[in-house]
Amino acid sequence: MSELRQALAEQLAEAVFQALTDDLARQERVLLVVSGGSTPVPFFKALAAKHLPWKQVDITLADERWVDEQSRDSNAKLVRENLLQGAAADANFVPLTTGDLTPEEGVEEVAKRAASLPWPASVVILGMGGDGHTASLFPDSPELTLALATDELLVAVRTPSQPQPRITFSADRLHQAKRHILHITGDEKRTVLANAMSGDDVRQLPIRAFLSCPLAIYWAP
Ligand SMILES: O=C1O[C@H](COP(=O)(O)O)[C@@H](O)[C@H](O)[C@H]1O
Repeated sequence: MSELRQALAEQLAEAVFQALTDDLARQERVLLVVSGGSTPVPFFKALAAKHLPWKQVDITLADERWVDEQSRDSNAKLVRENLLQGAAADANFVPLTTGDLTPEEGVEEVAKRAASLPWPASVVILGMGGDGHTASLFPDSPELTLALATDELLVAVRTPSQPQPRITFSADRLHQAKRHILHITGDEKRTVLANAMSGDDVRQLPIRAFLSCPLAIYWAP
């Protein structure tokens, strides 16, 4: 882990800590939506070390692969092992999978679970892939149009470029958050983001759906 990426993770953790603390001064519970993938691990560790009233914090994911929670591809496993540690284990984590075989079968149950969270989210932290996807809004997904347009909470997606089916919060639900942050690292993602900023076809680079939220960008080389 480079020093710059570590510093970025710590600055992001401080910003999220401040946002949750500010909201907790006005409301009983707060919701934090995080992303999976490899980028957020140092951020999760830095946030877990913050002195928050964790019992008042709900945490869920922007998206999830439809895999067993023990799978190394599970975003829930990543959150449990890196964020829900120490005092932060008192947070209420709401995962996005069920025991159903497919996300199409499980999406309704997950939506019921997610509906009980204290929306709007205080903060949504998005990641981004090299193809411009964010959450599980992929350029090559047949369900992209639905996920960008629906006012349902969640959408089951099957994407040719991805090995597993997935479930994702809809763009509408993510848009409703009070604050939006994009956490990315590396020159390749900086170039993808620059391309996204110089055009407007959301289907080509789905991160474009969040550029005017407004979106705070946390980037390090
Ligand atoms: O598939 C996913 O990838 C993106 C980015 O992941 P990274 O490994 O490049 O950091 C992530 O935002 C998303 O939640 C995850 O499901």
